[in-house]
Amino acid sequence: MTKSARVVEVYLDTPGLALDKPFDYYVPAHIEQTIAVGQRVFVSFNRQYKAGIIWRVRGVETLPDNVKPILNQIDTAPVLTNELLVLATWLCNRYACTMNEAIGAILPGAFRVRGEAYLNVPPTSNVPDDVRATEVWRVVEAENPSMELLQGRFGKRIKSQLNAWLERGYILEEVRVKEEVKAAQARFLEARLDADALLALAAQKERRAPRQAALLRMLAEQSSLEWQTAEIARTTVEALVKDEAIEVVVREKSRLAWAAVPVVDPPVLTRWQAHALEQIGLALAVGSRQTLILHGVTGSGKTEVYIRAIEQALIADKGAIVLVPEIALTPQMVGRFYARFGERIAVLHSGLSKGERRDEWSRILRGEANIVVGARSAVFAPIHNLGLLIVDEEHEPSYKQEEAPHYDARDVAIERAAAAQAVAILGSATPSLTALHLVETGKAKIISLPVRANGRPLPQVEVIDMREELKAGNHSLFSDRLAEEIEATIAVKQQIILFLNRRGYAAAMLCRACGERMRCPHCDISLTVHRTGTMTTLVCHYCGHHQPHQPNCPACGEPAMRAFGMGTEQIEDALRKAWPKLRVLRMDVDTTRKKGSLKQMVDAFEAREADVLIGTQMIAKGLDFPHVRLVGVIAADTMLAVPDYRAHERTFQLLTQVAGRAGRAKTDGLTIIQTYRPDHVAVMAAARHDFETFYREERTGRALFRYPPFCELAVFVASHTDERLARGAAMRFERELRRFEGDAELVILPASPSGIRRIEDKFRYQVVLKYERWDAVQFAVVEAFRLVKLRMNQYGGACRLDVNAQRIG
Ligand SMILES: Nc1ncnc2c1ncn2[C@@H]1O[C@H](COP(=O)(O)OP(=O)(O)OP(=O)(O)O)[C@@H](O)[C@H]1O
Ligand SMILES: [Zn+2]
Ligand SMILES: [Zn+2]
Repeated sequence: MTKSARVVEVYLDTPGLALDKPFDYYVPAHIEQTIAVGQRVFVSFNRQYKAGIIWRVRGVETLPDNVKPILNQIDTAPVLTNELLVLATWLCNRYACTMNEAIGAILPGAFRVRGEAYLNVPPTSNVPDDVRATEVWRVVEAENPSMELLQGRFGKRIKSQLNAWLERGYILEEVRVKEEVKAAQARFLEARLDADALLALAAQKERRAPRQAALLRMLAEQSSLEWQTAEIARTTVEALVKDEAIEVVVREKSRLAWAAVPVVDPPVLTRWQAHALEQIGLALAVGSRQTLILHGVTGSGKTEVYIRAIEQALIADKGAIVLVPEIALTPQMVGRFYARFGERIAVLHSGLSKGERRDEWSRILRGEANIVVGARSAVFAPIHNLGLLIVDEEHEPSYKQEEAPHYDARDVAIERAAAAQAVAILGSATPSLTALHLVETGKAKIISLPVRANGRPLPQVEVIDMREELKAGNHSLFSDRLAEEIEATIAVKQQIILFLNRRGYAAAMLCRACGERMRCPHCDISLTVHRTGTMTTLVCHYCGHHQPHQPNCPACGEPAMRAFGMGTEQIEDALRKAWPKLRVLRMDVDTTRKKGSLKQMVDAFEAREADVLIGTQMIAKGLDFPHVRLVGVIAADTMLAVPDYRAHERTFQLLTQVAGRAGRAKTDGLTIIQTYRPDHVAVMAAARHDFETFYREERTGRALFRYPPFCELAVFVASHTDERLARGAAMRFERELRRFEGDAELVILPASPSGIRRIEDKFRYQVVLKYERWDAVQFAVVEAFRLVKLRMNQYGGACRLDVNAQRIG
């Protein structure tokens, strides 16, 4: 068969390196008019039905014989915009991922569907009587069943018979979506007359039909409203439809509904805020490749700056994306945006159901929402005509995705802004060294908000040397000063935040007699101690393994097991014992697992239903509680001890951020940092709000030992249950790259066990690469990676490559 036709290139929704390329299919005549790039379609591949995305459409003179047709369209309108398709290509290059991984990161899961074949009988066909007489035929004719259903009823072997029937044209198959999350729909009442005409008609009807008149007046105000049949009677609607004053329209609507937030008057900007906005306004006006770092101290009113900047973008008919850490997506932050922009806001975060995400995404695609507030993946929201991309709390590690594609939402934001001629703003009270490096190298401009918006001072910070406490005989978790201030704060009816960056009751269970440490049987890591009531459990934070605690040591038999290294549960325990009347909330991974629990806790603390909030790093992100007077850092040292080149930066940031939760409204704030290393620069600088000193010192160290931002890291990890295979793969990767060392300024650290050598019974070996520019080494690295990965997959192991890695191991 040859004829001129249109061919589409389709990326299949299937993992695997071998399928990481587009495949050709031709477009059957009946859908030629509606086919477009960015739509999903079903095709057949290796005798299976696969969903895929149309990547390109091209015309061909003659159609090669082996090209198969598109089986069915899933969408009539594209789900991916052109801009996002370009961004997907960029992701593949920047993070060495497959197109399938890139699209998987961009498109919400609800849009990923499986196809299923349904069978039916064509209107006319020459079917022999013996076929017609079979039970299978009768089922096909009566039920239009799926292939799967028939196999369930008649056994797997029925398939070959059905295939024969298909081939002879006795029956037809049609591929449809299996288990689709459908768009939610609702009925809307829409005006067909202009407001004046509606009001005139309402006046006429006032006496005879007051309900109709009321509805007309409502529609004069908002021209369209959702029809709640409980409130507006069918007869009322029918009468007005007959008058041709209104119509009933079925449209998609979002399942997600935010409670109405009272509209607040915008505050008068401070001098600094006004200046920052001027700078942003200039950048927006120029509208090309602009990155701004907004360095504003805690409580300086960055959110207000974002809101006004978005208003400016909207005036220019442009949309905006605001990324915030997951925790900040509570009604606090979203509420502030919602109060100003109402329904033009779409929200995207992991707490939404699949359907809700789908609805929000569709609202953005349709242009109903042109402002998106969301977590990391919202950086891919399909906003048309993007003007502004804001990354709040830019220093947060959660902007980097740990799974493939290992993208960094900050990089994506900058890239997307550049491509869309938009402005990227990275905001933080403690900008990352990476962000400041952009400023130093001329790639970004910095804007400062050096004072709090309400004129309050930054909290006073005291550092308590816990070694002195011990010497003085205080063995409690709270220093005398902290205990004193807890009481003083309660006395003035203010609130307290206690911060410790370790969840659970204790970090480890050790035997005091022989030194035995309780370890996970599947991972090379200590088991964490958890306690509920009097029950003590040992839990692995990596694989979830848990076992009851035994008082006797499994090695020496002595009843000498003891918990070491306190966690948040222990703080809660000690606090309740010391001050039984205090109302305490604990916020960490363990208490916020249930959907909505995080939001509940933030709300409860904001409503002053608790006196103390104990928490991990979760609580140090952009929360604004006006009544917190005291912040206590139980141990700054837990963060310094982490074996990571970013440990000091992270400590400084967390201390500064958590200290910044104190004294945000009327009363002066106080922060007490307990530590065994009071002279550490990260602790001292945070205590003095001395960003410059910390930055200067940390920068010097990074430059000296050549760590980011003075180079970039890529981490290759091979994992397998057989340690030799994992080590072998890492060594092979290293060997492959040694050839390129030197000519591309590539530094290769030798293959070695990862920070945790074994997780879930899989051994992990890594190779760390250092280089200046990814594009200079990309080709060699990706070639080596694909080669080793393909081999490793054959052996049942896995390989990953984290480009621009934020952590080693
Ligand atoms: N111009 C202003 N005048 C008075 N109050 C303001 C002004 N701008 C913002 N605020 C208030 O100041 C408080 C702090 O603002 P916001 O939460 O935006 O700070 P932030 O810079 O994001 O701080 P953090 O980095 O600590 O999260 C909020 O309660 C906000 O309502
Ligand atoms: Zn022992
Ligand atoms: Zn484990």
